[in-house]
Amino acid sequence: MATINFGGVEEHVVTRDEFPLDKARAILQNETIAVIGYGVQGPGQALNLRDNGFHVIIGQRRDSASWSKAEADGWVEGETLFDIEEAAERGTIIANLLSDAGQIAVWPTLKAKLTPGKTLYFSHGFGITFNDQTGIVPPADVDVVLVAPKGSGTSLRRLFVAGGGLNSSFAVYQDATGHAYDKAIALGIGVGSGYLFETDFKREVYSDLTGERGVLMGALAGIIEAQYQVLRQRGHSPSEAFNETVEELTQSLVPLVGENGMDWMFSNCSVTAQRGALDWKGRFREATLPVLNELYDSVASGAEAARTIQRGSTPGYRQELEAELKEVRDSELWQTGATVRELRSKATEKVEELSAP
Ligand SMILES: NC(=O)c1ccc[n+]([C@@H]2O[C@H](COP(=O)([O-])OP(=O)(O)OC[C@H]3O[C@@H](n4cnc5c(N)ncnc54)[C@H](O)[C@@H]3O)[C@@H](O)[C@H]2O)c1
Ligand SMILES: CC(C)(O)[C@@H](O)C(=O)O
Ligand SMILES: [Mg+2]
Ligand SMILES: [Mg+2]
Repeated sequence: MATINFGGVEEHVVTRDEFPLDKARAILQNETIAVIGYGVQGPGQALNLRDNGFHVIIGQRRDSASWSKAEADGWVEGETLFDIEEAAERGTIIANLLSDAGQIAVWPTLKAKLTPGKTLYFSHGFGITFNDQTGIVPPADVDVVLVAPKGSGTSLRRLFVAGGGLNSSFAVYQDATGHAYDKAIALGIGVGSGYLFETDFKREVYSDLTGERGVLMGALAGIIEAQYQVLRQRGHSPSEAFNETVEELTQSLVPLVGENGMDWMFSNCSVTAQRGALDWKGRFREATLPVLNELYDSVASGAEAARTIQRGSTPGYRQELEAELKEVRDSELWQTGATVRELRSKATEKVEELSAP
């Protein structure tokens, strides 16, 4: 394992150089990986594993949209596509990629198939960390491991197809066979990870729930709505408010921050923007710190898990969720976004036309 210095703190990281795909294949050569659930992570991980030469089967509810999606992706009923119970029976590694609420409902079925020496795999520490609420307590004679890609299953697949890899964290919760550690890393390499960062189940779920509720999605969506509202209320047009809040953020600045860091970004905008942004950064930090601390407390107390489970198991929740998402989609802000995206693709077509021989 490589030791890498992150801003003065040393951490252990697994790289593909020291743990190549051939080594991963050798470790898992006698294993059948049953990917249970074919939602967002399921397809990304299963297709990458298959293309990397591992023996993979899918377990999914019949007569569901995800079953049809699996068939469209080339999984064949009775050969590589089964109902959940049969896939779990056939699999020696059971990759539990159901939704976190779905994992609770299906746990008794999976538990019955976890015979000694099998491996139970997760991509989130949720089910195990909050097992007082989920009831997911694995038998003592199976390995329990985690590989959590730090991004959407869609990005995991896209990056793999493009020849890259998404960073993941990995952890071992239970090592019954003495090989759990190697299996976890081999699975991490197999699903298409770039670098693998070691963690434990609790730290993975605490940071993941905080991140997605915070900066990655909740805070991002909230601050975008707030700035758009202010600009609109002060007389700016929808396109101006949108371009100055979202379009420039996603199309220009955030990709540059990703490439070069925030310090570079500050030094590569006008001195006017630089002075103002540095002055206001502290105000935003102080304003959001109490909210982020409240969020972390809510994660650590199990309240976020309880709400996820309670909402996910309420009858009619899917329809309520769809109505909530429709409200976001139909808002002036995101309708403006749809139009701006259309213009963006027309502009790209124009450039392609002009550069065609
Ligand atoms: N979405 C992501 O990109 C992402 C990223 C990192 C980690 N994860 C983790 O990966 C796991 C899977 O997440 P996902 O977003 O792919 O899940 P998802 O919400 O897309 O659901 C996955 C599958 O679960 C099935 N399912 C749901 N409830 C069920 C039930 N009661 N019975 C049977 N099947 C049921 C659905 O049909 C679907 O095929 C979760 O632990 C999640 O936290 C997800
Ligand atoms: C893709 C995310 C937000 O990183 C993941 O954590 C999820 O739950 O979907
Ligand atoms: Mg998450
Ligand atoms: Mg995440």
